[in-house]
Amino acid sequence: MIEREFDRQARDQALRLQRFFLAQWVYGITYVVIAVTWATGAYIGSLGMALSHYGFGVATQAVFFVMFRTNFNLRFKDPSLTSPQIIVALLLQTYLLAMVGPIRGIILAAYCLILLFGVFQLSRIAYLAHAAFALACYGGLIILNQQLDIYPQTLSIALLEWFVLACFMLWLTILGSYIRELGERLQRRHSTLQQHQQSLRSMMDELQNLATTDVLTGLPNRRHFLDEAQRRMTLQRDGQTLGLALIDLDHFKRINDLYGHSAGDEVLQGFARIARANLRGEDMVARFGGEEFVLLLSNCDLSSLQHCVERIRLNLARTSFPSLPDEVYCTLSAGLCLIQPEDSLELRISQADEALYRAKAGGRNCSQTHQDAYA
Ligand SMILES: Nc1nc2c(ncn2[C@@H]2O[C@H](COP(=O)(O)OP(=O)(O)OP(=O)(O)O)[C@@H](O)[C@H]2O)c(=O)[nH]1
Repeated sequence: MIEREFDRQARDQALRLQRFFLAQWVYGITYVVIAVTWATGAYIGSLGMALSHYGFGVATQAVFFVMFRTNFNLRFKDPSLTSPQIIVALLLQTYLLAMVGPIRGIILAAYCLILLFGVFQLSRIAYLAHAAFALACYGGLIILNQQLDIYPQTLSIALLEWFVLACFMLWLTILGSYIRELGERLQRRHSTLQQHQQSLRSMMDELQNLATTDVLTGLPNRRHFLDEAQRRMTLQRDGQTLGLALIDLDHFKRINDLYGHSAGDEVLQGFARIARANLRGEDMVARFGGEEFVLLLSNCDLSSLQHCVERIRLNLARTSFPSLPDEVYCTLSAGLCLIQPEDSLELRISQADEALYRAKAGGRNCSQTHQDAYA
């Protein structure tokens, strides 16, 4: 669990770094633009100012890089540091705009490019706040330019540029909302699909359970027993034997007739409980049908099989059931035999059945072993 969480965190960090490197491409292109504007004389500042763009750019990005590499970013509410990265980029962009007088209009579009990075990460309100911040930056620059006369500008043109920028931002906001809604819809669909998958899986489990379990006693049913016995026989090694016991509750019809069907049910459940309590984890008890049960003991010789069945017989004979009068006890009869690897399961079951018949005929409340089991 912790490992999975660790993997997820590493994956998220890798994704954040990837996004960071993508942003570095924008910085790289900006550096080229600065060099070209300087070389062509469009840059109105000094060489030192031109170089300061590179200085600020590299320094701020180095800080972000170190934060991502040292996992320092994980201490923040938004570990992607989307907002600080966008704000730094907007400020650097405004500084650049202040210095590229004649081509300011073209470079203005970079505000939108920067804000694109927040489309998926920021909430609608936060996104609008960042767009407003960008407009405020450029508005501030217009006012500053007007006051200090850094570069000759026609106020009406500057305001028109600001207005066009605001329109682009609005368009970007609408696009951002649309993309975000698409993402959310996709996410919702994905989680609905996951829920469907989960309920389908649990329905399949339930179906599997229903198909293999007897509802009344919670024991495996006849079909499951036969499959499981067959499977265990294929795993049997030479010389190993499985113990098979067919068990039938004595005069069970009388219990039903005298004390009611629910009393009979209680006895069946009681037998299941006793049998389970007297078996090892690797042994199996199943309801074979009606008041008939079957035991399959792993790696077991005749004497262990007889002892085990005897233990269960005595336990049942001593158990009093709330639905039955105090002096009424239930007994069982059993037919036993051993299964060897090459045996036919069907034949062994019929031999156990034949031994069970003898136990019933011999007075009940006892077990008989098929003579082949002694061979
Ligand atoms: N309460 C209850 N009775 C069941 C259930 N399944 C089968 N029975 C009853 O078990 C009884 C089995 O009766 P019989 O086959 O005549 O056997 P018996 O009365 O145990 O007699 P012997 O086997 O000869 O000792 C029938 O009355 C069935 O109705 C069940 O799930 N619940």
